[in-house]
Amino acid sequence: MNAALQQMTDPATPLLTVEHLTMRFGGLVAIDDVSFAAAHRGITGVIGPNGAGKTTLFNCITGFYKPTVGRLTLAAADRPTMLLEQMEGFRIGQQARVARTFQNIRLFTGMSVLENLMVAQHNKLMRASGYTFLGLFGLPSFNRAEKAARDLAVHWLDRVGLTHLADEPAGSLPYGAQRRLEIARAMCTEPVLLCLDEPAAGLNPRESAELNTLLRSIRDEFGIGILLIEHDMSVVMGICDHIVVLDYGRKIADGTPAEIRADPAVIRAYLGEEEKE
Ligand SMILES: Nc1ncnc2c1ncn2[C@@H]1O[C@H](COP(=O)(O)OP(=O)(O)OP(=O)(O)O)[C@@H](O)[C@H]1O
Repeated sequence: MNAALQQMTDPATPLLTVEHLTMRFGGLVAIDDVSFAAAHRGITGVIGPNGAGKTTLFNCITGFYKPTVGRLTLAAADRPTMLLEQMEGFRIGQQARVARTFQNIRLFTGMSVLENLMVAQHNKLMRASGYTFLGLFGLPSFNRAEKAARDLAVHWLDRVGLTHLADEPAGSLPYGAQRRLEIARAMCTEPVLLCLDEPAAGLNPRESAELNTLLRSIRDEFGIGILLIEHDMSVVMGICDHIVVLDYGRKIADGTPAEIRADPAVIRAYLGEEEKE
């Protein structure tokens, strides 16, 4: 991690603080007064049975939904604290630098693997062009930015083991490779918070183990926070530093993997309660 950034990161201040978050759809309360914190340089897992509200939580954090109630504070090291619930969705990506992947992979399937990583850096390149047509061709700042963007894309292709497929259409990649490409694309936006919605879905055990290694290395090298929705418990228990459990929109537990494993409310939510005679 960049030394200046490391110095500015106060581990005592959470990267993301969720306070009293509530999201209603008409009469349905999908998220009900949920509060928790996600650390800098930490992997926070969000788990819970189907329909518990995990994706809705992500949609609130990443600006797809405006929360009905609640505060979402992002305290990244190198910028003023931001209140995500007050920001427009596209600014949460651009300014707050919160990146996400989706439960259903959303790549540009007709573009090459490398192009997917270049497109992710479009905003940075447009800034360097001065938002002018001529700037795209003439400005030295644009040429430098374009080279940096390509270098970053090449770096991430290598990190996720896709260099040999750089020119292939993204849609032709095997499923596990598409999942890795999505993570690489999110990392090309240089996020401070990376939100991953079921990154291990559809992966075989070997690919899941590789995913664990990749995510740990991202946390350790870049010092960013990772928020992870996942049903695969080998991934959740294997890499999360901290786990938040939702059930019917409410937080029922919050702790280390060992604490969560032993929590009676979590066991009840997953296994159900025995019928009383
Ligand atoms: N846009 C919406 N309009 C109405 N109801 C919604 C909307 N989005 C989600 N819901 C409802 O909110 C509840 C929580 O859904 P959500 O998708 O967040 O759960 P989840 O924990 O991510 O589930 P899964 O593990 O199955 O993906 C569900 O009852 C769902 O039907």
